[in-house]
Amino acid sequence: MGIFKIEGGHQLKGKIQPQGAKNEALQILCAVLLTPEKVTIHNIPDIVDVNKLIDLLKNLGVKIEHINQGTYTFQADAINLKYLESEAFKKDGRGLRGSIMIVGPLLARFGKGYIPKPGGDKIGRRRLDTHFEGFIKLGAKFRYNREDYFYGVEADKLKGAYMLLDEASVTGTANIVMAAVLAEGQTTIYNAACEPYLQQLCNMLNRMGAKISGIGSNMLIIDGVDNLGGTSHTMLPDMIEIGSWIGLAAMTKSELTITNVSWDDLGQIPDVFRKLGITVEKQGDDIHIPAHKDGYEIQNYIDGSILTISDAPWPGFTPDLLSIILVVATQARGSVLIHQKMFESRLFFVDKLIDMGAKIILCDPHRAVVIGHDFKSQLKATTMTSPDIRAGVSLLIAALSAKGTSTIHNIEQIDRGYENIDTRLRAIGALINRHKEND
Ligand SMILES: CC(=O)N[C@H]1[C@@H](OP(=O)(O)OP(=O)(O)OC[C@H]2O[C@@H](n3ccc(=O)[nH]c3=O)[C@H](O)[C@@H]2O)O[C@H](CO)[C@@H](O)[C@@H]1O
Ligand SMILES: C=C(OP(=O)(O)O)C(=O)O
Repeated sequence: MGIFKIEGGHQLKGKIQPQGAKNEALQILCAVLLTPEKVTIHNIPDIVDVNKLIDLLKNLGVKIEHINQGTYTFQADAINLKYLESEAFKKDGRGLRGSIMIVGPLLARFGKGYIPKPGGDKIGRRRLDTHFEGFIKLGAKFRYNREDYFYGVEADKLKGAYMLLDEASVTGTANIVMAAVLAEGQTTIYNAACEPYLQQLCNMLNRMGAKISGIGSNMLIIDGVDNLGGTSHTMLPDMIEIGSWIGLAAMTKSELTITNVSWDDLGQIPDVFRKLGITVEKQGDDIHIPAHKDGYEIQNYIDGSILTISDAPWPGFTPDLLSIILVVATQARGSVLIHQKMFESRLFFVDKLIDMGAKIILCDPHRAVVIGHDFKSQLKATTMTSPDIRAGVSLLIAALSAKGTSTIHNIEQIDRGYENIDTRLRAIGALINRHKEND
């Protein structure tokens, strides 16, 4: 277990390049199971969750070559299905959320897909019904072992079908798409999630020979094909990291340039930060955040009512940035209601921010009102534990803006999703150091 020690209250300056997108990487890596041919993937982030999935693929028999930083080749031409029944798989599969997406490709190509209840952030109920209802619609037989939380689907040959998903689940849509591309006939997925992660996945599958239309919308139409071939793919920059760095710049009054952000794939993200009064400048494909010397002022609605920032499936605002928005609002001029609609345990970290001096009223598990300090009162350093990836980074941003030296425990949570975060932050002037728990 590791900790970060952070001396806050210093301005940062410089350029920061976002890593490849974590949630896209988890989908794309699972898709290599759909073909016996070689797939080359670039811009893979070097983060704990992705490395766990790469190890799991290796244990499944995928041949993996590390070409250079961020680039790997994968070849799934000799899959070891026995591994799926081993104790080792039960442990590896539980290690992250993204592992759930091996089920669709395995079911489509080998007629069976198994998974223990996957891990990931403990941020509320994270059910898997959408995934398995989709597979059942495609003709799979489903079984669930309640004793050890083990899911399984089997089918001789999947058959295309019409389905209306009960919710626009991100990993659920990816999983069903990866099953449907090799099913017989046509599949229609209505109420599909359409995050850039999914658009990237569908475009990659089409390059492999799949026939998917409606990409980017909530209705995907998939004409099944007999087999898929190799391809190469480059991950988009991580939009959640980009949002994190926008928040970091504003909260520490720093001038930062976030490079090569792929503006066209950021959806509402820049505008939501602008609603907090933050200047987000487009410079080519970079984002420039000037130093907010005079702070930033939250906008009201046209009728004068208080701003609400809430999450929604894409093209709505991603739930993964609400914790960052919340922490940045603690130093804004004005008030905002943060409404986390999707997850019921993602706002509890505000207790720590309140300890640090932030003015926040947690109304219920889903809603918090933040009354900004307008930098008239600095947050105070403290000792805290990172409960999940995004709350962890939000606490880290709070610590970088706070007076004094803070300690963050359980930084493995942050390492799940952010590549070499301490080294990269030091390069723009942050005073942050990694230690072992008992140092
Ligand atoms: C590995 C990965 O890609 N993880 C992301 C993925 O998780 P994941 O795919 O697990 O999340 P889902 O999209 O399935 O659902 C997330 C939560 O939102 C709820 N829900 C979902 C859709 C909906 O229309 N209404 C609704 O209330 C679900 O009940 C669930 O509690 O998507 C989440 C939602 O963007 C992100 O927070 C996670 O970072
Ligand atoms: C919730 C997240 O991740 P996971 O789904 O992997 O737990 C996240 O990336 O914010």
